[in-house]
Amino acid sequence: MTTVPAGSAANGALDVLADTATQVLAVENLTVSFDGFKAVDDLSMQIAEKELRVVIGPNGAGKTTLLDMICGKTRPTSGSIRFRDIELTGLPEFQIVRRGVGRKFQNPSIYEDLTVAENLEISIPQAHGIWASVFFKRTAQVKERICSVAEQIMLAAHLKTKAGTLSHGQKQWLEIGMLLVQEPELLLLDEPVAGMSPREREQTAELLKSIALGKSLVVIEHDMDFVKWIANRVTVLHQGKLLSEGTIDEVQADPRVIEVYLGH
Ligand SMILES: Nc1ncnc2c1ncn2[C@@H]1O[C@H](COP(=O)(O)OP(=O)(O)OP(=O)(O)O)[C@@H](O)[C@H]1O
Repeated sequence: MTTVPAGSAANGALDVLADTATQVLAVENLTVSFDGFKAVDDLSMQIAEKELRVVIGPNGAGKTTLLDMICGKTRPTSGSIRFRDIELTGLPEFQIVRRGVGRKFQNPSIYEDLTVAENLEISIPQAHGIWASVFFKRTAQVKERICSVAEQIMLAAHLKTKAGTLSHGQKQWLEIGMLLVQEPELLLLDEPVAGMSPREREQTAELLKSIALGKSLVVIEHDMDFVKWIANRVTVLHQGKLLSEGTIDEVQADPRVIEVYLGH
């Protein structure tokens, strides 16, 4: 049993978990049933400010369904998801986004015919809507935000490049940038390095760590080397339930995790 109590682990992000004032997200007894099948089953977990949490687990463990419930795409059957002091269950997706939760899905959903700068610009909340986009003034502030995010996502040299011509990895970064311009407090990322080259994986690890200097992240990932690079703390799901939680070393040494990954 390696589910360590908050405050006892080596990582600094864990120490603050004991303090609810620094908790960004509190999932309590979360369950969702699809025709009687519990894809997520009585799950509780907390995410601290500036924590980079990785969620792992075998196929079908409920990882994507968990993110779907946090961002409002799927309604839980029971349980609670509190973001700061707001109950998210029951809120529509757009309101959850407005409150500061950004979600990136596995496949990039960028506008391939627009440039990198335009993709970032239309993602800024004031620029929403067709007329707003047409008449939207590129204020100095907006330009500054686009440039600083482009710098962070390593696309500063590609602001005028059509998004469709970017590499797969660059498209993934652009989509992360499209979330960052909305200034979310919590980012949910589903397999952000799938299909990336080793170099792009390294760069993405640095990007996620730089984002975690100011925001919290929950990342679903299968690549254990990548998990080791980035994770403050790892949550292992199995058949919808919490199997183990702790540092990467702790969960890798957990006999239940070893059994699930290697025992079948
Ligand atoms: N809308 C739905 N209706 C019925 N079953 C669903 C639905 N969404 C998910 N499931 C089932 O719930 C289980 C968990 O799925 P989920 O996609 O969350 O797993 P995962 O851990 O993300 O898996 P993977 O690593 O393969 O992406 C699976 O058995 C899946 O078939």
